[in-house]
Amino acid sequence: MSRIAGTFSTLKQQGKTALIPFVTAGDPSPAQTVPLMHKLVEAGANIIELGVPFSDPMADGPTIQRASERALKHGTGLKDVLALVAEFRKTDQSTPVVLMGYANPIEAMGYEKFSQSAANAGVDGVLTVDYPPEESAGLAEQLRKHEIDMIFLLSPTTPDRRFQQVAELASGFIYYVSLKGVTGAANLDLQEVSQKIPAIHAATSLPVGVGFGIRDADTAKAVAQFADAVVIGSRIVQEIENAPQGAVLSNVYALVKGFRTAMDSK
Ligand SMILES: O=P(O)(O)OC[C@@H](O)[C@@H](O)c1c[nH]c2ccccc12
Repeated sequence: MSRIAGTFSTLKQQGKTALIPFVTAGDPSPAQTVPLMHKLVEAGANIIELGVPFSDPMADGPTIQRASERALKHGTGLKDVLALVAEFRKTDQSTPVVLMGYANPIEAMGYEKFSQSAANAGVDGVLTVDYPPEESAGLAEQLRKHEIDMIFLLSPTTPDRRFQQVAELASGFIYYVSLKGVTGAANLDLQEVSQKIPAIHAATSLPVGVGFGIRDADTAKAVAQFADAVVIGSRIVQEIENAPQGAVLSNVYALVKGFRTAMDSK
């Protein structure tokens, strides 16, 4: 069983919903990424979504764009991100890490080399924003060879007939993007989202995570009632950006712990 599947199965037994925080690798600096990842786990994260910094992140709002800029200023490239995952793995062998990135850096490295290096580093899943299922066969094949899960996004504009197509290629979990827009938006319609989830569950036995626009504990708690995972990005990245020097770890810990507590108080 993959580390991601194992995590979901354990949580299911415990009657808990997965908490998946997102941070950009190299933000605020590469040296702080691994300590931050451990802090997220300490605060109750079950899976870490780690962003590969990219200069033209079209799916990202201003907050995560700035995180990418900070990381790129430190020269954090795909190779460095993989090295950070390997570093994290030295002391955490159980928390799955999903890389979130754009196709360009992966193509520059090459599917085979990327998949091999990601597996060596201890990456569990890969989510690429700009690969629709039709264009992902090449990468999917390499990832499968290295037992890395390929995570796909479904969104409010995805027609239901596509659910099946995605379900056939996807593994690990399905990521339902809760709104039309970029990361960090604040107009998530809880009722609309909750009504979409049963159709996805009907198309796949994979767990379904929900992300985009979850910014406070009450919303996280509400989403946890109907989703298998809650993904929180911009709110955490904002905390990293605004924390006074020396307080990044403690502020992020308090924030994530707050989400965890709310989600567990069903
Ligand atoms: O930032 P938000 O609104 O909390 O949404 C999660 C999101 O940040 C994270 O999953 C993510 C960051 N960049 C992405 C690009 C595409 C899909 C998802 C992502």
